[in-house]
Amino acid sequence: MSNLKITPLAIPDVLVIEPKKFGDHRGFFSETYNARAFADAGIDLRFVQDNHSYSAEPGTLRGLHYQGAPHAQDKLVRVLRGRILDVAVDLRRSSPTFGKWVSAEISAEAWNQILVPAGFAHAILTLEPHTELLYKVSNYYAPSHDFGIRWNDPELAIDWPISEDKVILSDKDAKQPFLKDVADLFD
Ligand SMILES: Cc1cn([C@H]2C[C@H](O)[C@@H](COP(=O)(O)OP(=O)(O)O[C@H]3O[C@@H](C)C(=O)[C@@H](O)[C@H]3O)O2)c(=O)[nH]c1=O
Repeated sequence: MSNLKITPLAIPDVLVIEPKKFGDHRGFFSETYNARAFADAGIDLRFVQDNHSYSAEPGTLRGLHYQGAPHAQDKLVRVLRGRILDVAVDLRRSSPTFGKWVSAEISAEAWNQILVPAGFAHAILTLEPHTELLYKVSNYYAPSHDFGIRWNDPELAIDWPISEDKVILSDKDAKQPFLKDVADLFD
């Protein structure tokens, strides 16, 4: 029996993945990533970099981010501490869901992960203080191809559970362009 429970979201390329967690009197054990189990489940990716980020305050929003081709990244995101709303936006022009978004709550407590494939922009909003993410990516960081879209682009109309005056952003993310002005999308 597989140790992975996989649930596609409304855009079915975006997956929520729950690895099995074995609890005992000491604590727990979990295989949070197993290349063979993922491949058996149809997720045949090669991850090359692990990223760890910490956000002190709830309401911290990182995104929307993506790396352009040929450096596009699949991202397998999990939460070590705290809770996030994770959002993925389809940037594949030929996709029937181009410009549409999906979201899922990912948390240390739920022990779930989200797979955001290449071709999507990605953002996270922290819902608790001291939230830490660990995520695997399938391509190396390429600053020359590190692109973004404004988190509150009205064309995307993402239903963020936070008001604009409360959100905590990087200087870069506060000034990201709108989707209509972005040239480097995907086919
Ligand atoms: C993403 C990245 C950043 N950095 C550096 C650049 C910068 O000085 C510092 C912080 O970078 P950022 O402000 O871009 O970090 P952050 O806003 O956390 O960016 C991340 O957001 C989430 C939503 C994603 O999906 C990730 O792919 C990534 O884009 O870290 C690396 O050295 N390697 C990397 O892979």
